[in-house]
Amino acid sequence: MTDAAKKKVASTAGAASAKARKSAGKPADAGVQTLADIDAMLAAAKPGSAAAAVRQETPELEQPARVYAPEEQRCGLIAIVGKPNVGKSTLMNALVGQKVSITSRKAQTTRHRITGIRTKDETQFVFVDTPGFQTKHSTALNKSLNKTVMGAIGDVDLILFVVEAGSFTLADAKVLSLFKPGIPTLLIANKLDTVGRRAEIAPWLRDMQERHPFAEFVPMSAKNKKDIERMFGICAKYLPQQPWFYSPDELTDRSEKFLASETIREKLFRFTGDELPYTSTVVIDKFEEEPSPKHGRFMRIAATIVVERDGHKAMVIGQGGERLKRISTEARQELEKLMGAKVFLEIWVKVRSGWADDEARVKSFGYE
Ligand SMILES: Nc1nc2c(ncn2[C@@H]2O[C@H](COP(=O)(O)OP(=O)(O)OP(=O)(O)O)[C@@H](O)[C@H]2O)c(=O)[nH]1
Repeated sequence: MTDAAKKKVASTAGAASAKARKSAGKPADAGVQTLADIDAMLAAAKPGSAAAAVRQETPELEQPARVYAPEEQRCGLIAIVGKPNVGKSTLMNALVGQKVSITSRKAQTTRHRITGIRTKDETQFVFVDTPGFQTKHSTALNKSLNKTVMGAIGDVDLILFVVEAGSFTLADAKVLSLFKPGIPTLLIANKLDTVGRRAEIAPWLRDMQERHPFAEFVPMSAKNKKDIERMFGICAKYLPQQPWFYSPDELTDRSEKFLASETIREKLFRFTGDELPYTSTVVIDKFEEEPSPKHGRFMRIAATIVVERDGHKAMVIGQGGERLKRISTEARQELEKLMGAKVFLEIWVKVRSGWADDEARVKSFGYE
């Protein structure tokens, strides 16, 4: 797909999908899954259960590829929305089958609207991962993150509202209050593997049913392969019949340069843990492909990690540069796999105090 065509899709896809949704009406088999279904699912999802063991051992059957004519195709936009750290990016990467959105234990890792694409049989699922909705601070960065969330849920065919199974906080309620009526919304009760007592989930689900007219409840774990497979069947029926927006082998609409900065940011957060404030970012200064008969593909990348204080800079660099070296090595290895190239990566650390409060700077670092 050309860039111009992609832009066209971006501006018309939402409207087209909404129109198709209206004409298609409510999916025939939509509706709340019964609590008996949920009980069965919970039983099967329990770690160490017989069903869970079988699912690990059953090999996936290879399906011969079939070509679908445009009139047979189904395609739509699915927003993945929720408060920070509930597992939205983990879910999206699992659905896409490859990492297109970074994850970490640190809340507020995702900063941009990221599209992940998966084409399965006649259906193309276009997932939109969003930053966790910020309720605490009103910096320019947080305002920009929230704008991204609002943009993403404006005109989609389906919303996956992700919460942690068994929990519903004020921050979850704030996200839920943003949803426009009319867009089918599924309650994704994620991290089910961390719920020890299944009996606690049923009353919680009943309570959730009263909070919002969810189209379905999906208790699951984004880390469980079988739960992920089940998601495609659940989501497909909400997507309109219309030709695919992307070619079937495309996984994301984001550029390699963007993925490079996100990969470095992920390693930065992984290796600094809670010590480093989340207002640290990565800017790519150079992203060049050079001819290399030896390596096939050779990429030269230079990046700057931007932090707010001298103390943070020292923290990122670590004793004798040890930490920056680890960040750099891990990022390089992952990028080499992702791009199928030999990568030369150079990372610098700079202090720019107050950037997250400065709207112009937030924009200049690539936020909307
Ligand atoms: N046990 C368990 N952990 C999970 C599951 N899904 C996600 N996690 C973990 O939860 C943490 C947060 O996951 P992310 O995918 O980064 O969460 P997010 O909602 O995208 O976070 P933000 O970017 O802050 O909005 C990570 O440590 C994940 O490994 C799950 O199903 N089970």
